[in-house]
Amino acid sequence: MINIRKSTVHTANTLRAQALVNDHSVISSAEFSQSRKNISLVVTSTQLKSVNPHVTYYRSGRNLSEVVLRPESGNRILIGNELIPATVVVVNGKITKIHPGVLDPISVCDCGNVINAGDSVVMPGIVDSHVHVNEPGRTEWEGFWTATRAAAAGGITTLIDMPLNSIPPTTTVSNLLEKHHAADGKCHVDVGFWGGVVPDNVDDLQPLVENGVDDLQPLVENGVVGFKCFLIHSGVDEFPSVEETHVDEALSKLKGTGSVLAFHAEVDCSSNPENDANPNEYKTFLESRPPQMEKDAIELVAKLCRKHGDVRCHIVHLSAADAIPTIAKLKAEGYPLTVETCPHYLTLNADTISDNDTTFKCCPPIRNPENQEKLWEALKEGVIDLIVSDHSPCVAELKQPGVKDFMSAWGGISSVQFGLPIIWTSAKDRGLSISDVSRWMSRNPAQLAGLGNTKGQIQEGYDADFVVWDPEADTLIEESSILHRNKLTPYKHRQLTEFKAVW
Ligand SMILES: NC(=O)NC(NC(N)=O)C(=O)[O-]
Ligand SMILES: [Zn+2]
Ligand SMILES: [Zn+2]
Repeated sequence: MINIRKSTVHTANTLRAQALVNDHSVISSAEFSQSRKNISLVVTSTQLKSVNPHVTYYRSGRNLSEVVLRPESGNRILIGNELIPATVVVVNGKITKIHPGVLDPISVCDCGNVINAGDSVVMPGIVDSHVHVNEPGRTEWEGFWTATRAAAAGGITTLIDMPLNSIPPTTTVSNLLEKHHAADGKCHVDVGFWGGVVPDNVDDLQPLVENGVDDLQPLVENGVVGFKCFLIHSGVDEFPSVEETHVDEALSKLKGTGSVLAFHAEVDCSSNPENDANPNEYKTFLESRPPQMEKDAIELVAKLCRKHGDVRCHIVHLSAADAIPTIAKLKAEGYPLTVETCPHYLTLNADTISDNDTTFKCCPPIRNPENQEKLWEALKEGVIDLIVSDHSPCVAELKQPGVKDFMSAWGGISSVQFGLPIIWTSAKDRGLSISDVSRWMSRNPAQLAGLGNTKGQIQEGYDADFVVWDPEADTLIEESSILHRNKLTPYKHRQLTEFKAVW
């Protein structure tokens, strides 16, 4: 994980800064440098801790005791909204002091480790609050070891694991305990957990928020960051969708807990394809998931949000721009609603998806360029608050192009490692700033997850989670650089043809 441009200065320190889990170096510098090309350094803190009384963390162990980040030149540490020259002092995983200007490290602390960021940008580590790590139960789809390694390679220092596709789903405290056991010792970055709302677990919600139930081991010392529910079939039978009554009950239970309920916002509107529609064409799938499904679902969320007033609600992976006016109105009325979208909705184009290429299938679907422009406008205006991956991998046979058609293939895009370079490529072409990208990918996801006072910014007292990267360098995503388990991603193809990510 060495900045190719300045590959010498901090080699020694960088090697020491590698992700360590239980004192075993888990990623060789060669692997990182090969896979990370121009993202030069991810530094996360050392100790297990509950940064928020209700949040569970697995922190990658690091032997860094004191580190000073000092750019040799250039004004490129993101403090607040500004890229400025600064010297950042880190002690035991916390940012203890930010000195304006580039100072001699000796003058700021008697530490041994100085990491020179060179002329790279130093940004708060990315917080990806929408990742499906399907362990336990479907670890062959994706596990903590591979997902968090890919995340670290993409500048992510905190990910929040979704409550489904693992078996069991995270819908009870004992299932959360199983998640903890599965994650323990395998996390290269910090990991938190979403709980799930399903029809029969309303009595599990408060225990999942607070501290579990008395008879459980102290291991479940904390709870989930929030909850996810589906208003349509989730793709896996063991995580059933909910009706309005279930959501009503759940929101009542969550009142006053400070938690948040996130919605997969699509409802069925019987838009089944014509009998003679070709399932191997993307168009067939796209027409089966019209924007109306999202719009109707978000109208329902708005109704429930108004009824329950102060319980935070969140729309995950918005694709249909048609729903933006409903969202804007609800936010203007002051309701605590947040909205995310994903790199694939912002950068991939329905009109160019080839027949059979089911790596592009996800729910809701990738739509056309006109819709995409409206999503970018909504991001700029703050109607959409954050960008997260919705990394939803599976084994290759469930995506098999040709054999698996769009109607039967698994729905989910794998991209956890590539969000930052992909978004930066488009954002910079639109005249947007690194500060905008950091707000969308670090600060706001941290706030959604209840971590806004310790993560998502470079600020004194915050966790020392950084991504140091080179926004002017060019690179391509190649098969060999993909670290998530099944190496399927739509970006590989797009990379080699029209879609050249510059990061
Ligand atoms: N079970 C899933 O992983 N579903 C996910 N699948 C997508 N997005 O296609 C999701 O987030 O809805
Ligand atoms: Zn979803
Ligand atoms: Zn998802």
